[in-house]
Amino acid sequence: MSDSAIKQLQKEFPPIKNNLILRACRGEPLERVPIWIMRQAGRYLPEYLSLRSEHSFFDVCRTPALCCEVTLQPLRRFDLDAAIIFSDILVVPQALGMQVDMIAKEGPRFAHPLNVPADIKLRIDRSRQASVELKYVYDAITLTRHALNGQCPLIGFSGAPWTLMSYMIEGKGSETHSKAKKWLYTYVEESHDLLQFLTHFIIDHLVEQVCAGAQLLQLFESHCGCLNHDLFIRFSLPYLRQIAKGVREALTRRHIPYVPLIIFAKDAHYALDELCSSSFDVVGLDWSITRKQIRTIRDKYPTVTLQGNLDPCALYASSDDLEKMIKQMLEIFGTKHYIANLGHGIYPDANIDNVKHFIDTVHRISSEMISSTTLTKTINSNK
Ligand SMILES: Cc1c2[nH]c(c1CCC(=O)O)Cc1[nH]c(c(CCC(=O)O)c1C)Cc1[nH]c(c(CCC(=O)O)c1C)Cc1[nH]c(c(C)c1CCC(=O)O)C2
Repeated sequence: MSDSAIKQLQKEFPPIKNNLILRACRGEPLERVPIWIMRQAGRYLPEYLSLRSEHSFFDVCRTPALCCEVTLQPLRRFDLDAAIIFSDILVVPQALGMQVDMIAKEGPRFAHPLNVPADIKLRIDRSRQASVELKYVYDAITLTRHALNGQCPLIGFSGAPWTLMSYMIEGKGSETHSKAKKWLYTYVEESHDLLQFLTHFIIDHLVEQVCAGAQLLQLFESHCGCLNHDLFIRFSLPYLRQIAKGVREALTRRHIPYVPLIIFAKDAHYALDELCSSSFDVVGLDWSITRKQIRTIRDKYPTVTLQGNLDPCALYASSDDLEKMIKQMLEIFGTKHYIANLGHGIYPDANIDNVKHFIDTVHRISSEMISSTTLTKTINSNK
């Protein structure tokens, strides 16, 4: 598609039919709680596996028509309240010049990870621009926003600086992230320099996604489990805050209406206060966050929308047990300022019937809860 054809398309997005999730971010009264599922497009769907048998993972990411198809697959099966563009957090290191391959049954693998700071010059091309290198992501977003035909909002996303830096050093998934953490203790200045550079690139990547049609953004800081409070405060939080501020300012500069920002900092149970006071509209909670912690932050930060946090493994339970867990979850989070989701990405062997049951049950129970409170309020006001 030519640039002018894409610009034209962006102006003519179909009107939105279901904006529940956008209203939940603003804390507006709703008729039911919105729900989407992290990794909702993925290997638990036979139609995804069938498409993947013909195309490599990053070929799908780089082909807008395939991205669009895969993004829509879960929406054809389930009554979801948001779509998330099919892509990956590792398209950013690729855009900067690093070679990343997706190895079957293993996960992502960097051909030449960063060992020492001198490698940065060799492996990373600082002149690269998101708008050029990741144009395929933005084209996929514009195409998908049209194909959705207003069914629900489309989420764009990026990995956060620390998570990307740790992948670039480890070169693959890691239990301890000790190679990447070694940088934080031995190459402090160079670590900050890399994190700062990634921050600017990520801001551009997120803003471009909004220009292309993304209606919400989620930032994944997936590797907080290997940090402690001190390291998080020094090497993650300042950059998360810069991204929230930077995206907001860039959108204002370009006269583009603001979109809500979600932060999902996995395993950052030690920093919930900092996350809730960092000017993100939504704080995603992983499945390890306790009911007590949820109640505390819900009461302390009433204007922050919370997202989460059913254990992805709960989808292995019987449908009766699943229903009990959903009820409990809704009772703790409440129905306002809340987006239901899993507490991490769905697993490839998830039971599809239970996925449907999860989504439908959140909708049913939450709408019962909302109509019974409305009824009680009406009765009280008529007394
Ligand atoms: C750490 C991370 C990555 N990618 C992502 C994260 C952050 C979330 C998290 O904490 O899990 C984010 C991501 N990855 C993918 C999406 C697509 C959108 C969606 O949520 O549906 C999103 C939002 C597709 C994907 N990304 C990947 C798959 C499966 C790959 C395949 O089809 O073979 C999908 C659907 C591959 C991937 N990509 C990554 C890993 C570690 C893996 C392999 C792990 C695994 O096997 O599940 C990096």
